[in-house]
Amino acid sequence: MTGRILLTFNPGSSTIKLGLFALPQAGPPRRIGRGMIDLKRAPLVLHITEGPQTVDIPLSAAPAEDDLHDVIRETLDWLAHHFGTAEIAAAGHRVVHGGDRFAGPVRITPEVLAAIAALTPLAPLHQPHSLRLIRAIGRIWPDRPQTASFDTAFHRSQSDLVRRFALPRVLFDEGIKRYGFHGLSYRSIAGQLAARDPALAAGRVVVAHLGSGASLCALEGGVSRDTSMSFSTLDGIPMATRCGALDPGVLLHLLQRNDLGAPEVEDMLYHRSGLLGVSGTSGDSRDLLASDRPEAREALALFAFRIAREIAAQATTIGGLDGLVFTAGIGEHQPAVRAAIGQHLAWLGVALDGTANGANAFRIEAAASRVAVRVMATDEEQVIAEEAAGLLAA
Ligand SMILES: Nc1ncnc2c1ncn2[C@@H]1O[C@H](COP(=O)(O)OP(=O)(O)O)[C@@H](O)[C@H]1O
Ligand SMILES: CC(=O)OP(=O)(O)O
Ligand SMILES: [Mg+2]
Repeated sequence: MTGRILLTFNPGSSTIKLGLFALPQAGPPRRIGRGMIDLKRAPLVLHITEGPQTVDIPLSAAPAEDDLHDVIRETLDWLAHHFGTAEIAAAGHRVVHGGDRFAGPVRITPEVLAAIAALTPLAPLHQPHSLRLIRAIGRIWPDRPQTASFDTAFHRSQSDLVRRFALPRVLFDEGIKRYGFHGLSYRSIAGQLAARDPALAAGRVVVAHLGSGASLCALEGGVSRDTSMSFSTLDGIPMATRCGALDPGVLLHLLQRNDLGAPEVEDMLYHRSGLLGVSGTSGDSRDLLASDRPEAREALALFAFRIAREIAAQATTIGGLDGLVFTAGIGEHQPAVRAAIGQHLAWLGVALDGTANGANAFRIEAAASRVAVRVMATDEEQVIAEEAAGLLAA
């Protein structure tokens, strides 16, 4: 490897988050900057943050329906010009679904790319973005290595008992089972917790990743034993626009109605449900917390209740609860949501310190709490960078 900089790509449903990492001769990759492109806003802007400085670079390209080539070409051109072309060594990608095939990160080859593409029906919101990015970069920089880090890989430690649906056995063998997502985030939290609080990290911990997508994970000694998302990114707790767990009878009913086809039902469950669906106004927790409309309050109350109920379920898998960690946009920045969840879990011995919670402090449990409660910043890009650096060094 000749260059010094690694780019990471974390494609969300409407944004591309970029990470810029220096690759030192020894030791882990070190973040030197971050970037973000909001694909829903026109005209496109590449926001780059380096230390205290943020620059906005207007992009002239527009994202075509299924081709990000021009947007990525302009972005890479700017980065190469800014950092020096030879310095950018490789690209590491978050890929949401690795199915049964990928138990850890891999270098991308044509064969790996085909295997990732074959999993698209299982993650229709996320997988296509990764494929578009990988293909665009491959065309622009055919000689630079690219790697893939999978959300599902972290959950491969779960038992078949946890992964099985109560469906005919043949479906499990065909791959209809619980996979789980947000694995890079949970790996990031497990690693950080082991460094900051090793005694707690060795115990039974439920992590609440509450972003636009949201899920919970039960960790035992930092190893994933259960998680609330399962076969698809719809399962588990309600999210910004996704419904969370739903009686499959509702789905059958909707599909059998004459006015809705499968694409309309899919759009409803992924894009028009969750906080947005219940509030009728917004899927963004900031908007709902600022609103005094009863529907906004109801949406937030349902969100907190369903999370608390699922935390208790996750604790059952690991036989108790020593710690609860909140992370991602809402988990890191919304004290009111954490307080509401904590209240539902008082029977389990969860008690928050109002001042610490209000300050988004690391340690937010009250002195009398039987459960440690922590707020931690997840860093999926750091995990991508470390996994990529490991593959490049091999
Ligand atoms: N600084 C912040 N203060 C308050 N809420 C925030 C903040 N950042 C993000 N959020 C909330 O987090 C949610 C988005 O989470 P985030 O992790 O940024 O999403 P994504 O899954 O797109 O990465 C939104 O509901 C938003 O209101
Ligand atoms: C898996 C998933 O839902 O990811 P995100 O939260 O980034 O949408
Ligand atoms: Mg996210």
